[in-house]
Parts: sequence; structure tokens; C-alpha cells
Amino acid sequence: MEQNELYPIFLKVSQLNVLIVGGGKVAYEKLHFLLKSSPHAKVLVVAKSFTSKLKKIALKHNTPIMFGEYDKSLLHKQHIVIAATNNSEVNKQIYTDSKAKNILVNVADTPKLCDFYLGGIVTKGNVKIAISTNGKSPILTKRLRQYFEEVIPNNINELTENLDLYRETLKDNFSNKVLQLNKLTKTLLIK
Ligand SMILES: C[C@@]1(CC(=O)O)C2=NC(=C\c3[nH]c(c(CCC(=O)O)c3CC(=O)O)Cc3[nH]c(c(CC(=O)O)c3CCC(=O)O)/C=C3\N/C(=C\2)[C@@H](CCC(=O)O)[C@]3(C)CC(=O)O)/[C@H]1CCC(=O)O
Ligand SMILES: NC(=O)c1ccc[n+]([C@@H]2O[C@H](COP(=O)([O-])OP(=O)(O)OC[C@H]3O[C@@H](n4cnc5c(N)ncnc54)[C@H](O)[C@@H]3O)[C@@H](O)[C@H]2O)c1
Repeated sequence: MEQNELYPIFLKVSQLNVLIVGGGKVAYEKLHFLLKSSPHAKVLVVAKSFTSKLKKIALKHNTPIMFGEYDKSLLHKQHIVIAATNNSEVNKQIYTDSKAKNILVNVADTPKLCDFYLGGIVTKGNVKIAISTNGKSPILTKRLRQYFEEVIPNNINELTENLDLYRETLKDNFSNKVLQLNKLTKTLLIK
């Protein structure tokens, strides 16, 4: 069976510079899901025009938007770039320029021009689950995200907070801590 070999990491995007180029439907989708997961993400959106939906969400989150054409100089100090213009040549240029600067780049909806894929993301308080189908079926990713949003109880965060408090009380001895935490949580997997 083919395996998904992508490695998920949970980025602190509030302390990284993210650039989105494009202001249309696809740019909106990417910005919407980025801000849904990470409301304080440090993002700059640059495009020749913006939909009113994009302007509205940017305003709500204090996300700067800048009118203008893509230019290589925009990559200065960026850590992550998402290209979402409707001009495939421009998207390719963004990809090439980013690679030359070792910036992680995603050309939206174009798997072969992606260093990483955006995933389906479920957030319940401190708990976060990221979903990917290895780029095979974004619609299945969406359905799985909706499914987990429904079935994972909202109060899972209380469990997380309580386990954190208990963990604090066991700080001194590492192996005892692991033993106690394993003992306490063993039954969580038994139906
Ligand atoms: C998860 C999510 C995150 C996000 O966008 O933030 C995301 N796509 C979402 C939705 C969605 N995207 C598309 C549809 C229409 C139905 C369909 O085509 O299936 C729908 C469904 C809808 O809109 O309802 C169109 C589409 N997307 C890609 C292609 C190109 C191709 O597959 O070749 C095409 C065809 C373009 C065309 O027709 O030309 C490619 C990618 N889309 C990915 C992510 C990456 C793989 C993720 C994975 O590994 O599973 C990857 C590889 C790259 C990337 O963009 O990062 C978000 C759901 C968020 C949520 O709901 O929670
Ligand atoms: N809309 C869809 O459902 C869909 C589905 C699959 C693939 N795509 C592809 O995704 C890409 C984006 O689609 P969209 O629907 O968001 O397009 P769109 O027409 O809604 O928006 C395109 C955006 O790109 C900006 N842009 C164009 N050239 C630019 C440049 N040189 N510098 C800065 N900004 C520039 C425009 O100002 C605009 O904001 C296209 O390549 C499209 O073929 C779209």
C-alpha cells in the first residue's frame, strides 16, 4: 500500500513571515483556513486586486493587504510563501525565486510546485489534528476535517488541561512521571 511520507509540523505562524500572492478565490480559501487555525498568523497578502470577501477577513484579523504585482523583492524576510495568482507563469516565477532563497513555497492547487501541502485542520482548544491525503483528494481531506470536528468532543480541552495540571505535580522524577501518566490514561483507549 502506498504510504503518505509527508512530515507534519505545527508551525508558530504568529512568529513567522507568511506571504500570500493573489487576492482571488483560491487566495481567500488559503487565507481563510490559515487564519481559522492560527488567528494571529503573521501574513501579508499582495495582489493586483482583492475580492471583497478577502478584504473583509483581512480587516477582521488585521492582516495587511498590499496592492501590487508580484516582485522578487517581496520575498525579503519571508519564511513561507503561498502563490495563488491566476497567472501560471507568475506562480512558477514565485516558486523558482522562493526555491533560490530556500523559502518554503506552496503553489496553491499545484502539487508539483509545493514544498508542503496545506492540510485539513481540526482545532478543539489545545488539541489540533492535521489531515492530509498526500495530495490525492482535497475533498476527502475536507470531509475528514468535518467528521472529526463533529465527533471529537469540545470538552477534550478540559482533559488536556487536567492532564497538564497532573503532569506539573509529577515534575521531579521523569520515569515516575511517565509511569503515572501512562497508568492514568491507559483506559482512554478502552471502549
Ligand atoms: C485541505 C485543503 C487546505 C487548504 O486549501 O487550505 C486543501 N484543499 C482544500 C480544498 C479543496 N481544494 C480543491 C477542492 C475542489 C475539489 C477537488 O478538486 O478535489 C477542494 C474542496 C472544496 O473546495 O470543497 C481543489 C484542488 N486542490 C488541489 C488541487 C490540485 C490537484 O489535486 O492536482 C485541486 C484541483 C484544482 C483544479 O481542479 O485545477 C491541491 C491541494 N489542495 C490541498 C489542500 C493540498 C492537498 C491536501 C491533502 O494532502 O489532502 C494540495 C495538494 C496543495 C495545496 O493547495 O496545499 C482544503 C480543504 C480545507 C478544509 O475544508 O478543511
Ligand atoms: N477558483 C477555483 O475554483 C480554482 C480551481 C482550481 C484551480 N484554480 C487555479 O488557481 C489559481 C487562482 O485562481 P482564483 O480563482 O483564485 O483566481 P482569481 O481570478 O479569482 O484571482 C487571481 C488573483 O491573482 C492576482 N494576480 C494575478 N496576477 C498577479 C501578479 N502578477 N501579481 C500579483 N497578483 C496577481 C489577481 O489580482 C487576483 O487577485 C488559478 O491558476 C486557477 O486556474 C482555481
